[in-house]
Amino acid sequence: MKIFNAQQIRDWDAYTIAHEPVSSLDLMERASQAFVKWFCNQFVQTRPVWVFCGKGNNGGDGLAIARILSTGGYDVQVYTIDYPGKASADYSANLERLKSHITPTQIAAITDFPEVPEQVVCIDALLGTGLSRPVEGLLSEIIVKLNSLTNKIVSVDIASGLYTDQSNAQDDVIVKPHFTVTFQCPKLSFMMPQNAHFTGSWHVVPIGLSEEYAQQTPASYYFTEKKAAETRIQPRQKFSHKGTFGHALLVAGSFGKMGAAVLSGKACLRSGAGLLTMHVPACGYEIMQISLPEAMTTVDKHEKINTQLPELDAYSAVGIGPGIGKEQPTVELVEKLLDTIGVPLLIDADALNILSENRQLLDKLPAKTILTPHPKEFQRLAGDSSNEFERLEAGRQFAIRHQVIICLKGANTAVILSNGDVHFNSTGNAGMATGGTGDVLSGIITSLLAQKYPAEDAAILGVYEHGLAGDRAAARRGQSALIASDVVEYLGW
Ligand SMILES: NC(=O)C1=CN([C@@H]2O[C@H](COP(=O)(O)OP(=O)(O)OC[C@H]3O[C@@H](n4cnc5c(N)ncnc54)[C@H](OP(=O)(O)O)[C@@H]3O)[C@@H](O)[C@H]2O)[C@@H](O)CC1
Ligand SMILES: Nc1ncnc2c1ncn2[C@@H]1O[C@H](COP(=O)(O)OP(=O)(O)O)[C@@H](O)[C@H]1O
Ligand SMILES: [K+]
Repeated sequence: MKIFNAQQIRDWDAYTIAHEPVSSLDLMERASQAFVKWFCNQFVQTRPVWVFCGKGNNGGDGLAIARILSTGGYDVQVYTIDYPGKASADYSANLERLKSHITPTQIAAITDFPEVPEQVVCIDALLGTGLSRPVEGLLSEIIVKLNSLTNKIVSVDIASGLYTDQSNAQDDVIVKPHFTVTFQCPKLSFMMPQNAHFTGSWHVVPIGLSEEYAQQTPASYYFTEKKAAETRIQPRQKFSHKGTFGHALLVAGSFGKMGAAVLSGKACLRSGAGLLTMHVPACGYEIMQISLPEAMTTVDKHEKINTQLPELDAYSAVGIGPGIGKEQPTVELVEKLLDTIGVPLLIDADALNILSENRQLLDKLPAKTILTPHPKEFQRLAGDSSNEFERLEAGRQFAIRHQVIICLKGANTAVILSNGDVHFNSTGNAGMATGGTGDVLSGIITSLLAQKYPAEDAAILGVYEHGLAGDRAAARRGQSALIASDVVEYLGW
């Protein structure tokens, strides 16, 4: 699914109005009905509903939502806010329509703000994607009041005060909803960890905006849901054999960190590679043979760390990093690998830190190499950013400059392609914030590369399946009990 920016959303709206054709008032009605459908599934009819409306189209939605809920049997009150600025035409039309159902109460000063009983669900329809400047004055006082309540708050389209596609300043006043019900596509700002408090649990509801516009309009940001991930899966053919699915090499582990090698090796095997060889330090030989009977093992001459690059001819993809440490001989191994490799490559963990500390190596990265940094590793690679929009932009610039693919890990991992396009992942949960889950991801992606998946597909699909396995594991065991081995166990496609 494409993630459009605020201007594109306005254009999408206008395109739909012109081409369907549909009046903008009817489109607002459709959006409001879609919101109400979600709302009625979430909150029973006995919950009183108070709707707080601004004067733009977001406020217009609020008025229509109030009318539809009231017609549907909910006890609804409407508060309109008296602040400078002109009301939109569709707001005014909906205000007229509302009057035969509900008499709105105007808030002209913060002292007019009502006492809100505990049971009331508040709907935030103050400002939407038309936000053009920080919220001030009475509107900001209203938002502060709303945020001080313990009531459930549901934002219409986007929390009032939150920008759609740029960073807010730290002291901006923004609604902190429990839920956001957003129209047609997720918004870029929902992907940023800095905005977690300003989205709550967010849900996309379709409002029938033009399919044609969505298809023909280029976007830089995407949200990878089930369908987008699964269309990348290459089905296994009946007469295939293990040679069909490639031979992966994982260079991993060091003394005390052989677990990282085991986890990534297991994940690699569970992700469909035909054959797997683990290259590990001598101390890891028995560990590998016992833990991973399906894998072959080559041992380094060094007891505790990897120092020797195995002959690469036999392999269809290489993954390096989990648990390898940053000793000088390992740095030399990484350099030699970059100098000689002719097959797809994944770089993770300490191998990324080696790149950060030996920056001349960055110029040797083969095109379409996949890098899987967590935010700290990314910061070492690309430097500081003052907010997460800047960090994402730094990721895009890095990916374009070095022609690599970056999986910037976290909730909604951002897979940044070498053309700068970003695919945010939809799966995964906070149970995965535990040691070793990143090693599992490296194994999965290396496996897909070995099977000759295009690097873009390997990254996007690998990240999706990793998160999905984490979600299955969390559903069975709960998030706190989840460990990285569970993610491997619940891989399944
Ligand atoms: N396309 C869709 O998917 C559909 C969208 N729909 C709905 O429309 C919403 C977008 O509507 P919208 O453009 O009218 O924006 P919204 O935020 O309500 O108000 C903008 C007004 O507020 C003003 N303003 C801006 N910042 C301000 C501030 N800090 N403090 C005070 N005022 C401020 C701004 O003024 P200006 O910048 O022009 O000076 C302008 O007058 C969208 O979120 C969704 O709910 C559906 O109805 C149908 C389908
Ligand atoms: N809150 C979260 N929601 C979803 N996924 C998460 C969350 N926290 C971590 N993850 C995922 O878990 C993995 C952690 O990787 P990493 O930090 O490299 O762990 P390690 O180095 O211990 O293996 C990443 O794939 C990341 O996307
Ligand atoms: K809103």
